Amino acid sequence: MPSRSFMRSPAMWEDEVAYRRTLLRIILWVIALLAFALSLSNLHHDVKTVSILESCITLYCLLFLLRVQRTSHLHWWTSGLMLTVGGVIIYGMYSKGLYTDGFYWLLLMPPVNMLLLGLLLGGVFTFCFGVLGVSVMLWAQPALDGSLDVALLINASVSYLFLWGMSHIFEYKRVQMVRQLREIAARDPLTGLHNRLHLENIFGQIAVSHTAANTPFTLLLLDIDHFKHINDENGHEAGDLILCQLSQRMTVHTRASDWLFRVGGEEFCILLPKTHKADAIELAERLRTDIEKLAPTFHKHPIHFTVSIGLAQWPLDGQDFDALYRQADMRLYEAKRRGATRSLPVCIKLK
Ligand SMILES: Nc1nc2c(ncn2[C@@H]2O[C@H](COP(=O)(O)OP(=O)(O)OP(=O)(O)O)[C@@H](O)[C@H]2O)c(=O)[nH]1
Repeated sequence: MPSRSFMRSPAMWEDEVAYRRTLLRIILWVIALLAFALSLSNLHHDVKTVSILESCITLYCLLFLLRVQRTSHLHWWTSGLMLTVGGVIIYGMYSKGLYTDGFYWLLLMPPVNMLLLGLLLGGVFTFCFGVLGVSVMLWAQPALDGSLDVALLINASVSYLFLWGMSHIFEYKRVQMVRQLREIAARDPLTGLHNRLHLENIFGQIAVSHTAANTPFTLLLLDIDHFKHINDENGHEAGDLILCQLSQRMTVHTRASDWLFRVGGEEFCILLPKTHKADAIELAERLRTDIEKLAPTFHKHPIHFTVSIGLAQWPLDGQDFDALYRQADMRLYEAKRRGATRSLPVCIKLK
């Protein structure tokens, strides 16, 4: 169920995939060029098996590059690539063609896995290749008077663990920072409600889920009446207090699954999932009368304020965001106009 706390929106998920896709393309080009250069070098030095393997990696990367731009299963493709590259490195170490050099290449696993696959899957891959790498290194270790090279084992493990730790922290912090930035970008700092930027995004999600379920939802627009007057009479701070009080009352009167937005100076929007117009009108009326009774005090001086509300039901009043918003906006201004002509500041236009 959607909640008022910031949730991962499709746009955000898209960005994450786009980020990993770009990284993957860069890495693929680097691997392809490196593998090609190494393959030539190994061929020159007559290390034919490794050279053939490296040529295969080059070809694999080039084919992969063709696919990576379009695939919707990036995780699977990336996992396949990491398994292939890691497998080749481990094989190189095992066959002693890349005995110690292989471990240097294996050190690329923690950062690349974290960047491309994230903390969980990247962590699993890093762990598996780390254990495999150290085991193969010990297994394939050249005989040293029959004794184990403990220093080699410690150096390899510590450097691998160190890189893993650093990469983990980097990825963890990156994900946290992206979340925080998106949270800040999606929220109005004064009221804590979502802002206009987030509205269309959420509207898109709700429209998709309601199309699938074939249920309507309703959009409400609220505007504080004569807010400029309130500001002029009582000061900007009093105006801010009114904005916060209204947001708080909106929160009280709505469900956890409803979405609240501050879309402009004194304009607010509520998205009511799975709600018919009749129920939305009841809610609007409850909210309006509650607000009418409010009188927040500023410097011991009570301030009365009222709101006008316009609403529109999806898909009856509009099938896309612009159409529905326009309809609710027209009703809001009709409500304002009627309120003014009846010398009442508030009126909900009911269809
Ligand atoms: N205190 C405060 N005032 C704001 C904020 N954002 C916008 N405003 C003020 O809100 C007022 C909006 O004025 P108008 O657009 O004329 O709206 P109104 O006075 O409510 O008139 P009607 O909507 O026709 O009832 C302006 O004076 C803005 O300065 C804010 O964050 N805090």
